[in-house]
Amino acid sequence: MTKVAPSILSANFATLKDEIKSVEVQADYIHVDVMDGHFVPNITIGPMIVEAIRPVTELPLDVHLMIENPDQYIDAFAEAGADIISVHEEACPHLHRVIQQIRQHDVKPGVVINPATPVSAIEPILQEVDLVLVMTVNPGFGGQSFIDSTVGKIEDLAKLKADYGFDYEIEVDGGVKPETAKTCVEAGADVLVAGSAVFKQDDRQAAIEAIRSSYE
Ligand SMILES: O=C(CO)[C@H](O)[C@H](O)COP(=O)(O)O
Ligand SMILES: [Fe+2]
Repeated sequence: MTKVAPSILSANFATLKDEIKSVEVQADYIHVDVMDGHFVPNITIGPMIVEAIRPVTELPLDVHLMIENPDQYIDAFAEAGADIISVHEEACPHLHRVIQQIRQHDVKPGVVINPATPVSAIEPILQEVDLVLVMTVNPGFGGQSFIDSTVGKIEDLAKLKADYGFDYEIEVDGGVKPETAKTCVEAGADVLVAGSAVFKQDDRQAAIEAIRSSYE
């Protein structure tokens, strides 16, 4: 069954615990967007917030690092309680080493590609990762429009997984809402990240239900 990972980027940070609780019953992961103001033009949260929300929920914390030099911060995010840590291919000249560093902490490693990065850039690492995150918007902000040209990469990753028996989940992130979720699922997505489509709605349960019912 396709998983849904609400992104707290669009939540109210003044009441973050309640925000997480409001999606807990229906969500599969809590998606945490970490931005440094360098790799992307926005600044969000660091390991202290991950540590603070760790006791709030038993759901896996799916930490999406949009930062330069992620190797310098992986230990801190792992110790803070991340269950999955994903790094951008574009930020990692030594991607294999960074993936190994994440796994050494018993944390699931993921690799992320921007809309302009081809699947071929990560093919050598596919057998090493537990998650491949396909950005369906340019990273940095919530509430952007889904970029249709990324869908072919979801299909390619699903085919590679089937052909070679790789073990990764395919996650999509950006502009996912009831109108776009079905396309992603049909292309082969296993995990749908949704920020504004969940946290900008008053009824969170209905919002997640609307995403799920668009493809079920
Ligand atoms: O990584 C991200 C942005 O860089 C977010 O996870 C993503 O944008 C979620 O927000 P929305 O669903 O509103 O597009
Ligand atoms: Fe994200």
